[in-house]
Amino acid sequence: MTQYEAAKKRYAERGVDADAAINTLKSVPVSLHCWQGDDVRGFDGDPNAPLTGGIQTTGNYPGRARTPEELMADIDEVLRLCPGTKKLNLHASYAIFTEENGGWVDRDKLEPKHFAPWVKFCKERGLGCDFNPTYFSHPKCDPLTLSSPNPETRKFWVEHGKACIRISQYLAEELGQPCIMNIWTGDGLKDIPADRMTPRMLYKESLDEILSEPYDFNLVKPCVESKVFGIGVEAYTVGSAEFALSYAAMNKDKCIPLLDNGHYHPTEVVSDKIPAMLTFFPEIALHITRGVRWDSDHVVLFDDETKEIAKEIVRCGGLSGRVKIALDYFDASINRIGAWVTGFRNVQKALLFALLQPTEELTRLQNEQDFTSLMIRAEELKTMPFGDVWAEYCKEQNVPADDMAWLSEIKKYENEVLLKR
Ligand SMILES: C[C@H](O)[C@H](O)[C@@H](O)C(=O)CO
Ligand SMILES: [Mn+2]
Repeated sequence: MTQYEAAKKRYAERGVDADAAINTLKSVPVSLHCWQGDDVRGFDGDPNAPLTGGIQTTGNYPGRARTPEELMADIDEVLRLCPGTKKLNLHASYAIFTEENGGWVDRDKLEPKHFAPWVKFCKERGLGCDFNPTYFSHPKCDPLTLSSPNPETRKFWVEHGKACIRISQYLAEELGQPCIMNIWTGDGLKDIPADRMTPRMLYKESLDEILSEPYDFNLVKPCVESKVFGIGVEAYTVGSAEFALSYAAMNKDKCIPLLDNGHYHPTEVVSDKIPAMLTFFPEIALHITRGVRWDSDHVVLFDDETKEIAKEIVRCGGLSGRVKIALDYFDASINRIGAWVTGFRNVQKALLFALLQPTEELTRLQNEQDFTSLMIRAEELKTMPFGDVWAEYCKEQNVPADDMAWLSEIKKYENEVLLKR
């Protein structure tokens, strides 16, 4: 009997079908964020300018991707080492300007043609593509964008949002998969505001204008992502949790809420928010990250909250497409490909772990108020031979199961490619 067969038998004894878990996981799309490869710098401005808008990368590990070609090569390396169905997640700042497409344009003038090379890249690899307008690291952040008191600033950023809707529609049509288009702005203030309401009214008005751009809601899924605070904007965030949730609730036919688990007070957990939100919203979107004390965007680990998030996605029927899963972290202090792959594989692990739970049985125990059995059964699952099922999944997906194996591959890539940049 192979190790997998033995593991499968043990899971079967607890009412869990390991083959079925593997089969389900294979087709769940998880969106891979392009911005881990270049420290969120993009290609549309000064690559050495500091990141602004309340987010921050720290570290200076060698090998950052500096061109579309380098970023694509690095993404290929990541795709090769990760199991599962992947989508690419692009920011507008990753537009590719060439002589043939007319060269550089500002963000309000972006067009689908500026993303044609990415469409080619995705088509060749069978990937879908998600998209994000980029409301940070730009001279027209005054520092506010969609909530600025300056009508010209707002107009510029509204036009950017509309351009991104058109690009998202193009990506979805070209790639034959819905495009999740996430709107996040870091708009906020460092110190106590005199007026907390007007910027929110303006942000609402700007969102209404952006979403008045025609699109097919089956193909383009605009999201609104909230945040609690950012660096330099500690006292007030315009797009707070209540703001984003209310906006999405009032516009259910046009957009969906996005929860980033780095964007809440440290004792709040997104795992508990998932069932609450799915009670009301047909669809929600997630940014899976790891905050250390704040929204530090550390690499996702196979830790308790990642497992709880995955359990809630699975238990609440989120894998039917109701929960759109994306990653959002960026670490510049370690090998960036190692960071990317670790986080992606850990989300896959967490989903597989969740699919290997005897959910019906545990729910029965809860409903019968047999909380002793519920606790003991749930604890036992933690030491089941999960690693053998994970290894089988990786084998079927043709990627290394053993972390040591892919670690040596990325070290080789580091020596041969990254250190030569
Ligand atoms: C680059 C992303 O859009 C960004 O990380 C955003 O999603 C966020 O979470 C900001 O804190
Ligand atoms: Mn996010």
